[in-house]
Amino acid sequence: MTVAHQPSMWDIGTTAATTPLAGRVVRHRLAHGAWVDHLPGWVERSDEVLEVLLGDIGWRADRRQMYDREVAVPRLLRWFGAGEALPHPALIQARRALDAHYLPELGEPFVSAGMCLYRDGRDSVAWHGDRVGRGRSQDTLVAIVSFGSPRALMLRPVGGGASVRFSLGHGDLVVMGGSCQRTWEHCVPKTAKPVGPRVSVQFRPRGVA
Ligand SMILES: O=C(O)CCC(=O)C(=O)O
Ligand SMILES: [Fe+2]
Repeated sequence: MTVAHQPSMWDIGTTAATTPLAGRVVRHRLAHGAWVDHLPGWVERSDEVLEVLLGDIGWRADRRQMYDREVAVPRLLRWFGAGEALPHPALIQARRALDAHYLPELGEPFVSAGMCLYRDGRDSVAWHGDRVGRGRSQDTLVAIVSFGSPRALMLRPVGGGASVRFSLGHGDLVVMGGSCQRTWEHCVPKTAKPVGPRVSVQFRPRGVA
């Protein structure tokens, strides 16, 4: 006789899942109409998500022109366009939860998931705003879910001023909103600390990159 596996109470809470946003996510208002929402530990039991993301999901090394040389971009990239299946169900759940929470403000769904893999402390992203497309001229939202080793996300006003720092750890959520992509810049600086890999998943609406 074979005994079918019955779901038991021990199965509950064993897979990665987002936790509620409303009443928990904290909004930090920055100057010039920008804001950042922050919720540490938004995705629980994220280890399995990280494991999938660190696998063979089509990471590629990009190169870019720097003065007269072509150099490797210091991180690996994977872009999931609208309609492309995301590699872990928790990411689908995350996008759905972000849509439900931010729709009144954003007025449209998040459609793309850009991913960056920072292999160690030497990987980074330099100061920039997400200004390809509508982020250049319109307010928008970019939601980032972080997996793996904590790294700093720094923000500074365009044209100078004090910077702000958020620590992005395993399962943490940060949402940049308002005029953030136009009036502020952000970066993930290199660190000399011995850090393991970090994957960031950036959800953006149509036409923002
Ligand atoms: O890794 C992050 O959290 C930020 C990535 C980023 O700013 C970008 O890809 O535009
Ligand atoms: Fe960015």
